[in-house]
Amino acid sequence: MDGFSIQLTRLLFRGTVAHHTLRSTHSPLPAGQLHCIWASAGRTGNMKLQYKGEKLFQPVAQSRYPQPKLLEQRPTELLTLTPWLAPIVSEGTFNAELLQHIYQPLNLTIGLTVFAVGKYTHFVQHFLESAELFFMHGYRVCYYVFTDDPTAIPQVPLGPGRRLGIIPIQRHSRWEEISTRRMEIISQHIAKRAHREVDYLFCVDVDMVFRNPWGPETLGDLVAAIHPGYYAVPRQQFPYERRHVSTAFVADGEGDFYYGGAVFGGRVANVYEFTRGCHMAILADKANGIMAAWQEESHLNRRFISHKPSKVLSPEYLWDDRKRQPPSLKLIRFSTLDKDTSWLRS
Ligand SMILES: CC(=O)N[C@H]1[C@@H](OP(=O)(O)OP(=O)(O)OC[C@H]2O[C@@H](n3ccc(=O)[nH]c3=O)[C@H](O)[C@@H]2O)O[C@H](CO)[C@H](O)[C@@H]1O
Ligand SMILES: [Mn+2]
Repeated sequence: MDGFSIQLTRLLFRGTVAHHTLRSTHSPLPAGQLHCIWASAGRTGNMKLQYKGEKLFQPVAQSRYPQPKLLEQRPTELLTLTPWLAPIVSEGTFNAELLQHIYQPLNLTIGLTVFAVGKYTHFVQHFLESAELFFMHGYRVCYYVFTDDPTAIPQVPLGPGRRLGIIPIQRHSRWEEISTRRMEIISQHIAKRAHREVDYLFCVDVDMVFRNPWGPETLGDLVAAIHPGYYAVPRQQFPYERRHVSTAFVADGEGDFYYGGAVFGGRVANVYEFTRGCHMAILADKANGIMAAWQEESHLNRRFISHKPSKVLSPEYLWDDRKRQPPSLKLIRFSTLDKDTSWLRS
């Protein structure tokens, strides 16, 4: 957590603080401890969940360096490593069979959060059916569906070791608010429940389908996905929040890749820190009457500049059906459906 968030947290959650130590029951969280701190003051009861020994921030936010270019090498070959040495995952960079041998014995549980509020409940069936076919096949999976209308969530038959939790949430009238509130809701859900149930957690949009296998090659401490609309453009053209008054502000010479808000994940403790940090920044903007250019996606992008992802997924993992598949992307695994946005958000 950065100094700013700490200050903000102190401001927001002054009051009685109880300390609890939880032991992770899941093997891959390294043999350490998760520390939970509940602060009960304020409107929103809040909980701090932190892996002891983690580095809280990377002091690179203000540095200047050349933009990494995904298509830097040859037009049909993607970059495979970021300048901070995080792998960029795409077809051909890994051996699926080998990874299966490595990860299967770990007996991992992977969580997947998805929001279906208002008309977006229409997407759930197709989403879950495709996830059953392709998402972490052969692993234990917990789906968490957040919705304002639990009765609208269809019963989709699930494979062995796969469970579905439906979590009722409030409906907000503006779609921007629904999308943005995900950071807060996910962080609270991790603190309350998911940190006990899963080892890794991915958070994705619901207006999408899985089309090809999404496996353990995607697992990492903190995982981001490159947005399908901006993988081949100079960073100056990334649609970052450019107003200084916003906590999501990004200067012209800053930024690595433009990441999509529709896919992020990692170890559950890291996703907690990440979503909570974004939520704090969103709250600060709200206090100043600001909604960032691309809502929580702007905050996600701001945070990934100072808290670099340890693994980057190529646009194979966040594609868009409205685009033609370029020769550089060999296998589309997860893609946005062509949807009637004005009807959905009305
Ligand atoms: C590909 C990609 O990176 N997409 C991002 C993009 O637009 P999108 O156009 O993909 O946003 P969207 O309409 O899919 O909304 C994001 C998600 O919020 C949920 N939802 C939204 C509205 C609603 O009424 N009910 C509901 O359930 C639902 O899970 C949906 O998938 O920008 C959004 C922020 O503005 C998010 O960052 C999306 O992740
Ligand atoms: Mn979407």
